[in-house]
Amino acid sequence: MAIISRKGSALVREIHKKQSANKSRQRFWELAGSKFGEILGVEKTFEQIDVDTTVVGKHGEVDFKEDSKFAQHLKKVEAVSNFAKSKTIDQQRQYLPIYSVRDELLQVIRENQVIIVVGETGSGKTTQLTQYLHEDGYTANGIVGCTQPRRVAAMSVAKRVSEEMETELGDKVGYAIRFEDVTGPNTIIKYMTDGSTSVVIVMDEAHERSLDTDVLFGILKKVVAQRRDFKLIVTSATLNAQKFSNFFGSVPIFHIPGRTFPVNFLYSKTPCEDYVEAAVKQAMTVHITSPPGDILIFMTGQDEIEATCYALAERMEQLISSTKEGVPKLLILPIYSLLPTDLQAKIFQKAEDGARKCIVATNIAETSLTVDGILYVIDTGYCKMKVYNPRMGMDALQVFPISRAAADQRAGRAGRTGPGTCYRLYTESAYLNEMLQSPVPEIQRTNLSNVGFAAQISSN
Ligand SMILES: Nc1ncnc2c1ncn2[C@@H]1O[C@H](COP(=O)(O)OP(=O)(O)OP(=O)(O)O)[C@@H](O)[C@H]1O
Repeated sequence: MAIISRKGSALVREIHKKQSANKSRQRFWELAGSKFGEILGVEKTFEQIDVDTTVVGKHGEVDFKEDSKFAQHLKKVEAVSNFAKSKTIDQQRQYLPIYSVRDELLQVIRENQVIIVVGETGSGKTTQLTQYLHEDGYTANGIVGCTQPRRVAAMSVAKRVSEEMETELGDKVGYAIRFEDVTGPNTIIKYMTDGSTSVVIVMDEAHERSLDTDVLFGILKKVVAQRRDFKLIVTSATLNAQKFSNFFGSVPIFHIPGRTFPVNFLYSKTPCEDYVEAAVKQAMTVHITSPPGDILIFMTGQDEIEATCYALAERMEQLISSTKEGVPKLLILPIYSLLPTDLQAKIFQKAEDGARKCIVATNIAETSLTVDGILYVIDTGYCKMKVYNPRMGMDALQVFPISRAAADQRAGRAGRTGPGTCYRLYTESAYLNEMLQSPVPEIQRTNLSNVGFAAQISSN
């Protein structure tokens, strides 16, 4: 995979210069911030319009390898998303791949104390498993807990499940994250980023192998040995499930067949020089030329996200002033872990009719999240990872190519509520030959003194 130059993105540098010219980052946000979270553009349908190509490029900047089935696929997009929209919540639940194996899965869980569940992204592991366990009677004896690697995932999944169970969030279904506990005396299903006392724990997204997940693996192995009444279900989107199974003593692996909606892949023919610039151009191209559907762009961190949002807003303004016919409306929304929770939650709000949302995210949006309406994912192929630097004696964040599993997760965000398209700003050969199937787990590359998981789980 292309190594990014030490200088990084020219676009990010250009935006930084503008920030310095505005004296401070705060001033920059006062100026730029008003453009985010507001609809840019004027009344205009999503028909192709005559656009100044110096602003968006003809097909973005990237020369994509076209999928021959693309036109056919786009027809399907429309047909199936309308189909999905017309379904009730119960019908949507029954449409998920996990539903077809519900009884079989519950049977295996009844017969085993620990099982590994493997299924494609979007198959229903996070939202359905906990409800099936409740329906099978486990909540009569205590809480069904589901661990999540990220706060935003715990919150949004709990919200979705509370809607599916027709209960207020915080009543039967709740979540607990650091400094915030939205549960009550009636809570029977709890999504959380910390451990707690439960009768069943679903360890979700185990393939991420975060430091906390790996430590929790060790703790739960002891709990399993001590408490016969306790059940552990480990879910993973990838096939490295055998490792997890071996760790717990060759426990069964249950496969959920199929995926919800197809995703169409478009790969760059050559590696991108500046993926930030390429992503901005691609997002503008999708906005101007593609049928309705929201866009999700993956960047490595806050700096790149700010630059991307700023550049998108600037290009929208240029377009608006240079195009007489009007420009379709765009709502630009950043999301990264340091963004306050109320601003993070904005990505889930529906944009007004006729407006397209463009979410610019770190890998915070890579797993568990379903943002209804995302049909286009733009994957830059990079992420920031924490690595221990022995010379400095501390952890540092560095930019690395993502793993193949992460690329699949990113693409999966486009096929959740209808068939989608994933623009990969890297080559197909990089995906097949250079991206690692499973990257080095965090436990092997960071300082272990930072483990923050609540250990109370081990004492019960
Ligand atoms: N907030 C939501 N709005 C609309 N549909 C949703 C929402 N949350 C979940 N869904 C539907 O439920 C499906 C299953 O989501 P779920 O999170 O359970 O899948 P998963 O197998 O855990 O995937 P992943 O491993 O990617 O988290 C989604 O693909 C989507 O169709």
